[in-house]
Amino acid sequence: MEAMLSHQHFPSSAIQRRLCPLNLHNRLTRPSSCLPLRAQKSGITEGSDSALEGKVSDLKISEQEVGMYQNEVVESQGIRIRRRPPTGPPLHYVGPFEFRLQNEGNTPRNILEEIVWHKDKEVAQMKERKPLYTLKKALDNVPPAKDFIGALRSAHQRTGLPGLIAEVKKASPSRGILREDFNPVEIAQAYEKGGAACLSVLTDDKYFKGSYENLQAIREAGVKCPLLLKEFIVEAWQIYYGRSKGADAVLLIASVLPDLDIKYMIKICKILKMATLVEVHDEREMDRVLAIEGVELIGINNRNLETFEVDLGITKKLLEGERGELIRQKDILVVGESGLFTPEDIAFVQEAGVKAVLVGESLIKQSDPGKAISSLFGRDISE
Ligand SMILES: O=C(O)c1ccccc1NCC(=O)[C@H](O)[C@H](O)COP(=O)(O)O
Repeated sequence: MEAMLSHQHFPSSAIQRRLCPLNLHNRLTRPSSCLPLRAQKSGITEGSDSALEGKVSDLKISEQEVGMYQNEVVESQGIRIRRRPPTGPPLHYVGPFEFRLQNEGNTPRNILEEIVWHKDKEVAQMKERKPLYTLKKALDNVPPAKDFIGALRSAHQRTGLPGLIAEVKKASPSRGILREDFNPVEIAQAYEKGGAACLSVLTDDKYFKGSYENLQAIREAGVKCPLLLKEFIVEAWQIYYGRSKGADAVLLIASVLPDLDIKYMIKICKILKMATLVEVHDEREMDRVLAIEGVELIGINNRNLETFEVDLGITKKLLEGERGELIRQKDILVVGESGLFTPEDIAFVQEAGVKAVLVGESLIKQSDPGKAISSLFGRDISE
């Protein structure tokens, strides 16, 4: 069934809260109202690229998603993270009285939800300052994206060990400040010298003390490794912004983004020649992501981002049996993420089937993060 909703069908306040699964409206100069879903499906939007129109035209809004509120779609896909706070605490009725319980329903349930809600507001402000059309112009002057997946594959072939994505991160919600004397460019150069195939650069300021300036500075310092934009992506605008600062790849978190957003963002990245690292943490997320066309790189995060619990067994569990088989058939490259501290840890996730690893804490905390790579892998992987 074709989605045939239009503004006339809903009062405008309802439309604003109705699902905009693709966040396509974010590509418009028009403020936050949703487009009719028919327009979203056909990709016919003001000011959109013709290339992008062609690519998004085959995105399908499932019948059951039409007319759902954003948090409802998220829930229907088993996603626990709500993208926005529900509008106001629920109303309670007692006899003739009506009252609202403060802090019920509209406080984040965990750190990831808190980050996502904050991101939503932050991006809205950033977009005001730099609308999409100015970003697109800026992209004309940015060198082409480097081959992130190619770099991981060739490092794996060269060393016989998982290709390393070394993370430039000053702090995290679970570990606090990881490194006081934090010079992102020096750290990036040390990682490159130590044999990292790619780098992951945290750009979130509030929770990770990172920045887009760090990303840009690393790129402009002549570091050759491809760079991952390590952000909490909630809107396509962030992908364009990251590209304008020199990112070659972007992280998409399956516990935050519904399938349609992931599909749409992958297509945008393909147009921008960027790679997407789609991150999962459980079987349900893995199955959702394996069903999405165009996924080439999957990250298995051993850290539960809601509870911070780390378990390397997650990587093993998600690569066993039919899932592992499908991943091999599709030639998807898998990255083992978080909690890797020793050569035994690297061997464990490699044995499980990963061909790349993403490592932050165990490298960044060492006085020489480049040399720390040899200790982590049990040998020098720089040549
Ligand atoms: O690490 C956190 O505290 C965290 C909290 C909320 C969302 C994301 C978070 N971390 C992102 C990551 O998973 C890691 O930065 C990355 O995988 C590297 O992990 P590690 O080697 O354990 O530093």
